[in-house]
Amino acid sequence: MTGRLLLGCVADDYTGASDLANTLAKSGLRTVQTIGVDGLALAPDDAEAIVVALKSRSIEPEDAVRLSVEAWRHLKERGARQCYFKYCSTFDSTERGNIGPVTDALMAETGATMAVACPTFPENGRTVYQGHLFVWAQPLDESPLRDHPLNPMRDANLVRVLQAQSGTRVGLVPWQDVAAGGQAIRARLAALQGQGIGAAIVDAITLDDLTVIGAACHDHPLVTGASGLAAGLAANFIKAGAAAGQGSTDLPPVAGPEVLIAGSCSPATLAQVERAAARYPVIRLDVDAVLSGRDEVARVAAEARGHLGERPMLIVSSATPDDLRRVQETHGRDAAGRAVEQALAAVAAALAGAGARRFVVAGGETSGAVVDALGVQALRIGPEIAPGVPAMVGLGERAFALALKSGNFGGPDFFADALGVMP
Ligand SMILES: Nc1ncnc2c1ncn2[C@@H]1O[C@H](COP(=O)(O)OP(=O)(O)OP(=O)(O)O)[C@@H](O)[C@H]1O
Ligand SMILES: O=C(O)[C@@H](O)C(=O)CO
Repeated sequence: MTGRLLLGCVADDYTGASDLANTLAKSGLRTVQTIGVDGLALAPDDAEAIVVALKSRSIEPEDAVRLSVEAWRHLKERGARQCYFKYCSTFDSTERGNIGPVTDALMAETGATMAVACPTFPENGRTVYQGHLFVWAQPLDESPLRDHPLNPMRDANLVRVLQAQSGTRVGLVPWQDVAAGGQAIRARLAALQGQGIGAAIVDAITLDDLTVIGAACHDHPLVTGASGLAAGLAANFIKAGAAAGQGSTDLPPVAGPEVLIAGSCSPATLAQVERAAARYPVIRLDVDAVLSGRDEVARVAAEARGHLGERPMLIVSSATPDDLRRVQETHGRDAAGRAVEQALAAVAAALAGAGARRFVVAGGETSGAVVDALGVQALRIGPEIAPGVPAMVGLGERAFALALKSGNFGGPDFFADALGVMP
């Protein structure tokens, strides 16, 4: 089938997908986010960009490759002209991947001979200089990402990080080339290719840098990065007349009780939870109870039901780094994380069953679990709540209003901000 599809995107988590969809919609492309490939059936024929959200960031590399290639094949079949692989602006990876293995596989699928990799997201303080990723003023390995619950990032040198997980040789396009403009970037990429290098971390500090890099990649079958670089690709399509630049971020209104959920343990979310606790009732998931098999879901859902429809309530599992360490040492990092996500998701499903229709969720993995439990398959993209976070409404039978926030995103009043912007 061929439609209006220009950019086919594969994202390695759900909030990252929303972040990318937000950028593309703001940049003027008619954009839809689907949850896996099953949601593609709900994407309208006139979509110019589709972002397929996977949960492939911290799974086994073989599974991440299989899911990503499958997603891209579906997008290509719908007519996508260019492939975008979206990962985290803090380059979240496990020791074996999955940014490298998925990039290698998508290169083979798309026939790309050079994969540009650029996680820069200036509005959220992520910049890359001489291949080193900074989170605001801190190198990645000195930032809070050092203690991420699932993907602790202990090296800021992205050439080294990507090389350790890639079959392709990895090089660098330094900022001096980016500052010199598109021709210099293309010349450096050609020179790297001449040395047998197939993937390149590209430095970028500002939105202007990203625009220049995006323009230089207009004919690349595959581009990889966080959401920032994709704006340049949208601009290419609009400039070439392939897209009209008339995407809309209007959403239909969704009435119904509101539920706020925080499963992220990032400093930004911890501060947002503290601020929200002054406005909304807070219900804390007892993580030890969840992990010892007690029916914590029923307890939390019952308490939350008492507020449903009267006022939003905040359901929280988030813990400080010390508490998190204790739980993880006792129960194992992955097992604890999955159990907590599933418990929060089960509470969300129970509340949806009781009538809740508007959900704000903090944390990528947590959002993934909640969206799956709600049965949402595709999302229409609305106005921006904070950089990287749009308001959204589910397409299909149950039109939930949703805001899915990456752990570190949003201002101190994010939960109230989200409820104010959601339709
Ligand atoms: N108290 C807790 N003890 C152990 N694990 C927890 C606890 N609270 C949350 N978690 C787990 O920590 C992980 C947080 O990941 P999540 O992706 O939701 O947030 P994040 O990493 O901050 O966000 P992002 O990936 O968008 O940056 C989840 O697996 C969640 O279940
Ligand atoms: O790029 C980002 O930082 C986010 O979209 C994300 O993926 C965080 O999990």
